[in-house]
Amino acid sequence: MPETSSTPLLSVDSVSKRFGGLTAVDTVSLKAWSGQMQCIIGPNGAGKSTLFNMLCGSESPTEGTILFQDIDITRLPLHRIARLGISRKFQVPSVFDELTVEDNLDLASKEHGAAAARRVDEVLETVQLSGQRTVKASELAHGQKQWLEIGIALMPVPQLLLLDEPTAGMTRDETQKTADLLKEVQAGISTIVIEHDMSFVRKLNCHTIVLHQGKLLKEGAFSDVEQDQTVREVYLGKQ
Ligand SMILES: Nc1ncnc2c1ncn2[C@@H]1O[C@H](COP(=O)(O)OP(=O)(O)OP(=O)(O)O)[C@@H](O)[C@H]1O
Repeated sequence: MPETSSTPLLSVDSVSKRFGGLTAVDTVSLKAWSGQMQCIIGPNGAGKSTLFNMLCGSESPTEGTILFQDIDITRLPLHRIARLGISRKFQVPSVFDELTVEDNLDLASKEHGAAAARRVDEVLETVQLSGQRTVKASELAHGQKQWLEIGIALMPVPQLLLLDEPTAGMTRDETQKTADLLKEVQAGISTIVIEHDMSFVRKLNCHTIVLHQGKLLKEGAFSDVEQDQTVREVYLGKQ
């Protein structure tokens, strides 16, 4: 696994989540480093969103431990985890349609006054929406709305960015632009992306984790994962 420092930013150790008799996530372990991007893929119901829910604190694991910057966040509430530097973009857009692009970003700021305004400018640049800053979110194209969502997740300057299907519903051009954008964003932070679109995962070409029935089936470089016979049988072969 690519590594930019010896201590992982995130360390997930044998985490499980059970809902009654169903084990949605089954003893999954993974690590994330600053400057690293990784993808989580897997068929519907594989446990991807449940794993994200545990990382951001909207659900607690039944078993296992999650360390973020050496702090045990396993049972911390959502807002405490967010304050520590984990930001998530959900699958369904949750921008305020009636507000402008810049006001949507400003609302997500941790700062006030000039510092907030500076951060809004930086993020507008990153997600390439500077030209749309005074446009109402409702008037954005679908792809631009998704980039605004990414911008909102970036506003608090997270160290770990969790993106749930960032290219859902995008055109091919928008998907390409999202891959370019994420590669730039990745520089200072750690990014984990849940994605169904294999052409997008191929573009990101990063460390990839395959979940299947709650278990970690395979992990490694996307090119290796893609060639793996078991992965092809349970997932890629069906694409
Ligand atoms: N709150 C819940 N209560 C009961 N079962 C749940 C709950 N949340 C998820 N599950 C079940 O856990 C399993 C894993 O679901 P999860 O949404 O994590 O999968 P996923 O890989 O994200 O799927 P998709 O790609 O369709 O989003 C599924 O069988 C799902 O029905």
